[in-house]
Amino acid sequence: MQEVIQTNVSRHHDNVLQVVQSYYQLTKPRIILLLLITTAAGMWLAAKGEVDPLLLLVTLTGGALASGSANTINCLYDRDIDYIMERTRWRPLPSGRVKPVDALIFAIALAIASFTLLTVFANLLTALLALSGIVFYVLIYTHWLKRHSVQNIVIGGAAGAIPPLVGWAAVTGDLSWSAWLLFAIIFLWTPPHFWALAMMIRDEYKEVGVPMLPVIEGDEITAQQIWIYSLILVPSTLLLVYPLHTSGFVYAAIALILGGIFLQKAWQLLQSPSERNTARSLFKYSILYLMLLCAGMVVDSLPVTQNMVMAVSESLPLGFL
Ligand code: HEM
Ligand SMILES: CC(C)=CCC/C(C)=C/CC/C(C)=C/COP(=O)(O)OP(=O)(O)O
Repeated sequence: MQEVIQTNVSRHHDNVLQVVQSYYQLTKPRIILLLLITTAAGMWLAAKGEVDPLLLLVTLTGGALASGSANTINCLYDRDIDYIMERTRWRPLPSGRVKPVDALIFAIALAIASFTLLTVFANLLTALLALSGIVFYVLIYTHWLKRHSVQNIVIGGAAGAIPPLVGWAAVTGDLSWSAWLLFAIIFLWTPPHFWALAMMIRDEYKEVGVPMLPVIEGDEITAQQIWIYSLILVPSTLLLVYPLHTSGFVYAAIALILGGIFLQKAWQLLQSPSERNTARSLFKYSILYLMLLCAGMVVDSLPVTQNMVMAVSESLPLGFL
């Protein structure tokens, strides 16, 4: 008897865990992590290296709730094609672990929680920006463009570029040129990030009729487009140093090195567009690139770094600069 009760309790435990896990997966948590890193970078730049820890916690939580809501609605909308594609078949909705109506309630709850948290503890602009991220991602990208335009992720990518604006607005209550430059950097980063992946899984998108660039135009044109966006992206990251003067030498050095590697990988892909491993390498690197670029912005903005740069520059004969 004792044993039966114990088995039932542990089975119940496993079930609860599985349900929690399924809802967690609906939010696409690994993507949220990078979105939050870009939000944090926006906060550090806006606060010139000294961020209020409580505001950081509130903003990242609000941002995570908003992105989780957007991703859940995307999973709900795309469940038909996700069921067909190998890569996405295991997701909670196509595999039947979560009911569509429950996913919708979950997404609405997340959006309301995000909006309330950000309005009360940050400001209205921050809350509205996060909400606009959800609306743009769901309506413009998922509903309007994803299945109908070959430019889907170029325009739709604007949603993924909103998180640093959220971070900036949380600190200052408004948006500046530097905030919009962060937006532009992620906007330009998205096509190489996504098209490199799309080149690897072109056949799956073709099967479900999603008009991704490699499906419609082929590998060569896609590699060319990736190269063009990369060529604009890397110099753009340096505008933060000049003329905006928001970041300094440390960031400039990091951005140059990271950008050099990005261009090298994009160049390799341009040379051999149908090489899957080259595309995979660029896709993986794109994620590391954005993480480290944001880390570079944060490190550069810290008072300790600024003091060190000042000390070094004073001890060097750099009067001509
Ligand atoms: C329209 C814009 C974008 C599209 C279409 C897109 C698409 C994708 C896809 C299809 C994957 C593979 C995910 C999977 O296997 O389930 C992926 C991975 C990823 N994306 Fe994007 N992405 C976009 C923008 C972004 C943005 C703005 C960020 C963050 C700043 C981001 C961060 C990531 C990360 C971190 C991964 C790896 C996730 C993992 O480890 O599984 N993406 N992206
Ligand atoms: C401020 C705020 C809330 C912003 C939200 C922006 C957001 C959630 C961006 C995510 C971008 C992304 C993961 C696209 C996946 O595309 P997909 O649906 O084509 O990928 P799939 O084929 O894997 O489903």
